[in-house]
Order: sequence, then C-alpha cells, then structure tokens
Amino acid sequence: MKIYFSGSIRGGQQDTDLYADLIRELKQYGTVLTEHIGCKTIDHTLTDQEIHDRDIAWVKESDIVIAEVTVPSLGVGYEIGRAIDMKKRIICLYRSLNGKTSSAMILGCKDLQCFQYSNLKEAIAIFKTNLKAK
Ligand SMILES: O=c1[nH]c(=O)n([C@H]2C[C@H](O)[C@@H](COP(=O)(O)O)O2)cc1CO
Repeated sequence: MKIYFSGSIRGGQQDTDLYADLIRELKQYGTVLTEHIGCKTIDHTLTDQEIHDRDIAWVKESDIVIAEVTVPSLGVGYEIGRAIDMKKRIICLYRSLNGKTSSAMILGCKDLQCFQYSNLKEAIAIFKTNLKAK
C-alpha cells in the first residue's frame, strides 16, 4: 500500500517531530511516499511548481492519504481537496489544542474519516483499527 502522508510545512512546523513518529508507525502498513514531511530541513532545490507537481503525482499514485490537520495548512487542505476529487481513501487526524478543533470543511466532509486523538499512543491505536498491516 502506498501512503501519502500530509502535514503542515509552511503553515508551521511545530508538529514535525510528531509527523516523523506517525510516519515511522505508518511504515508498518505500507510505503510512505512523503517521508520529508517528518523532517525539519526544507529542500530549497525545488521550485514551488516542482513541489506541487511532484506531490500531486504522489497523491495520484497513493492508495490512501493520511493527513495530520491540527496545524492549519493551505497545502494540506489543498491536497485533501484534490485527493477527494481523485476518490482516494482519506484519513484525517487532529488534536484539540486549547479548546480549538479543526475546520468544519474537514470535520463536516463525509468523504473523510476523521479521528480526534491526543498523543502518539492513540494515533497508533487508530492505525491498528483502520489499516491492514503489510
Ligand atoms: O516544501 C514543501 N514540500 C511539500 O511537500 N509540501 C506539501 C506536502 C505537505 O503535505 C503540504 C504542506 O503545505 P504547506 O507548506 O502549505 O503547509 O504541502 C509543501 C511544501 C512547502 O509549501
């Protein structure tokens, strides 16, 4: 199974270490196409168009999109929208921080499987229940 993991970069990188942990867990279920999202170092060798075209090609190639949507990100929202149009299975994970929740455009979309969680242990349990190990 090919997994497109989506998480904030320019929207804010405060959760990058958590993304790395989630990606490490997801590798038990398939190939993660976007390991760079768990890495704080940004590759400045690619143009914005190259990043966009590469990532949309990866979304197309993927069997499932798993998005961590706690940090609001235009790119993550855009990828989710494109993946919906491509009829991909999409799981969104979000944490409630300071009483804030995620967008109604995510939580209210019936094409998405959204799960609230608090920590890595709970995310691991969500993966176990909803994904098949390879
Ligand atoms: O350098 C990048 N590399 C990259 O792969 N992306 C993609 C993957 C992420 O899931 C998403 C993050 O969007 P944003 O940067 O708007 O937070 O966009 C986004 C950027 C920068 O916008």
